Amino acid sequence: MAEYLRLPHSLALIRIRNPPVNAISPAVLYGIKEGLQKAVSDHTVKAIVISGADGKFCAGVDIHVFSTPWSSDTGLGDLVDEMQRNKKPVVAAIEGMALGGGLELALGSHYRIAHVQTETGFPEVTLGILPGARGTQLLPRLIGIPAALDLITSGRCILAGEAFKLGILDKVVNSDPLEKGIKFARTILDQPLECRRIMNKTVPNVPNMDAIFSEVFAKVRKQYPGYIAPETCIRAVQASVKHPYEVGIKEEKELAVYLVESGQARALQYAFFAERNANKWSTPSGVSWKTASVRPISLVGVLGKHVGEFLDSPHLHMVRAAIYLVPSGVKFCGKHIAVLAPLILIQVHELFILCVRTGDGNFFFFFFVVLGPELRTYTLSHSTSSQLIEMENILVPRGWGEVVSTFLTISNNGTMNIHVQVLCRHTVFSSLRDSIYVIYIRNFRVSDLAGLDVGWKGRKGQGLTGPALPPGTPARKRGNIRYCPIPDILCESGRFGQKTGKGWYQYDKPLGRIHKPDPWLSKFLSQYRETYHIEPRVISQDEILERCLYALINEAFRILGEGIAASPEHIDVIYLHGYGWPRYRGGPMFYASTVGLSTILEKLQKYYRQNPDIPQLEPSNYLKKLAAHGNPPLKEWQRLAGTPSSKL
Ligand SMILES: CC/C=C\CC(=O)SCCNC(=O)CCNC(=O)[C@H](O)C(C)(C)COP(=O)(O)OP(=O)(O)OC[C@H]1O[C@@H](n2cnc3c(N)ncnc32)[C@H](O)[C@@H]1OP(=O)(O)O
Repeated sequence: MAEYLRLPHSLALIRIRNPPVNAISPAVLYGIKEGLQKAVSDHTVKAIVISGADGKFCAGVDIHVFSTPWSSDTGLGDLVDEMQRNKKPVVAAIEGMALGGGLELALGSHYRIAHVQTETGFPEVTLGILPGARGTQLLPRLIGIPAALDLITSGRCILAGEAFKLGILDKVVNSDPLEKGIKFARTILDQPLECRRIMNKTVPNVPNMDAIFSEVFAKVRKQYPGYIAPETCIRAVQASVKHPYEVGIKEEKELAVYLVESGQARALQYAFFAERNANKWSTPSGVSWKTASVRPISLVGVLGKHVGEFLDSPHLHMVRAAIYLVPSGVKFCGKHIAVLAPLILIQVHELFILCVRTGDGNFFFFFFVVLGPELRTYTLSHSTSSQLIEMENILVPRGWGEVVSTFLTISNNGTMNIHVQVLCRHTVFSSLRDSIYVIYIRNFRVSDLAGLDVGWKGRKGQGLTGPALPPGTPARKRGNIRYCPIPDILCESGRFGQKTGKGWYQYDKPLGRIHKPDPWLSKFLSQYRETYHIEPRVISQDEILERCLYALINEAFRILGEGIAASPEHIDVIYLHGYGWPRYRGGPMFYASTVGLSTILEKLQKYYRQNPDIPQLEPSNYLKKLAAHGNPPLKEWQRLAGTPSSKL
């Protein structure tokens, strides 16, 4: 809701109140409109101040409403225009944040005064939508095309100082902005408003406008491959240059509706809430992130292939900084490791692990990922104090590998043959319709980086290969289960990955980083097929997608059914942050809900019938139980299939 207060000195105050972040719900919108009408019809009111309760101006439209019919026409844009056209000056007194629709309310005001710590921005693009309540038409008029494009396509939030320099804010204050706003409003009661209405301005002209747009299109295509929102945002901004305001806002609306109704917007908004829910874990005994105790660190060690080189590298001081920052925030509760490593596996140049022992003898592992000149730190635990450490915290059982490594390894084992096929068909990759495949490709790069001999050693230890393998064991069977000996054969040929200069790929030199497909692998595969009388066949894109992904999704259902993961959202957050799963697909569980559980079940049944020696394709009981309900929404899964006894 929004409160209306009559203030002394001919002023009225409209205060948005909708905890926790004063998001714009239908009730809030109605409240602001009503307040505006009251102020307009009260002839004793000469100016209006708009603010937010509890130190927060407004975090934008309530994201929950994008899944309701209200989202296709919130009426916020009309309100923003009504504010601009208002004959009485409107002053936005901004504190905390003015994001998305909140910033649009501020742009609809004639003056904007903000506290120095205020954050402003248009984060809509990160939710798969665009600033559709006039944002794409007003911001370019106010600050020019290059700056508006930057803010709208990146979704980045900026502090008041930067917003002031860009021209978004009129004044930045160190004390209570409401007090200052009220004081200021008293000084502008009779000022003309025409020049304060952004809708009346023309977009500042720059000579190379076309080139600017072409460059930004190229930039976002490269930076956010597969995402539709960034390009659509650019189109909306382009409309502000091409058309007068009244036409531009119509185009903005059409583009906004297209995005709101897209599957990508649903996935990205799901991811927003999934991350927040996943962080609210608690153990069956009632321990949560908030109640877990902080443990002092007694020992720190660094493990990793390139540690020697690394310690000489310029990244060292950053590692030290990270170590220094860790102690105040490490939390460990009972038998649980509280957090999971978000490990992004894209163009990884160096990967090593920092091991920390706390005073009570427990260990935490921190993954450091070096991407070119940049060092990113991902942790298995949580540090509240660190700017350097980015993390999501998710509760997993002590054997956390169950959810992460084993998860992928198991699903890979079942589909290794198909992966190898895919790897050899790079042309197929470029035409594959979904970047989810990329995570499979990354597996090969990561295996090469980690060293193929690591897995080989493990398999030898398990008696799956090497001297412990009983004589006469068929090469492609272990018991009744299909086995893929290709990674073992690669190792037997000395192809240990990056360190030997060849593995799944060939590299410029041993320990080199420049990789390219190796014709050796294709030749080897032909011979392999001949040796084992495997009839070559064309594997369709659908089959590749279904066998790779559905095996993984099946495994996720097994983990859920066994109580190893707390919820489908936890699994999705792990995949989003740990494996570079494209965010616009929400995560494997969300993806499953969009495909339909009965479709996934049917396909798995089909592939399992065709390949009864691949247990990963056998549909899990949990999936079967859920599919019996049709395609229930993800939020209902645990209620419908029953909550298994928790392993957390
Ligand atoms: C016609 C279309 C026009 C406009 C479209 C829009 O305005 S779309 C919305 C644009 N705004 C955003 O994207 C802001 C999203 N929120 C945030 O970035 C952060 O939440 C924020 C506001 C910076 C606060 O961050 P903080 O770390 O302090 O808290 P947290 O993220 O945990 O959020 C606290 C709770 O608030 C809920 N929430 C935040 N923003 C919204 C929102 N816009 N709508 C609904 N709910 C929101 C968030 O889920 C948390 O709730 P909880 O129940 O605790 O999970």
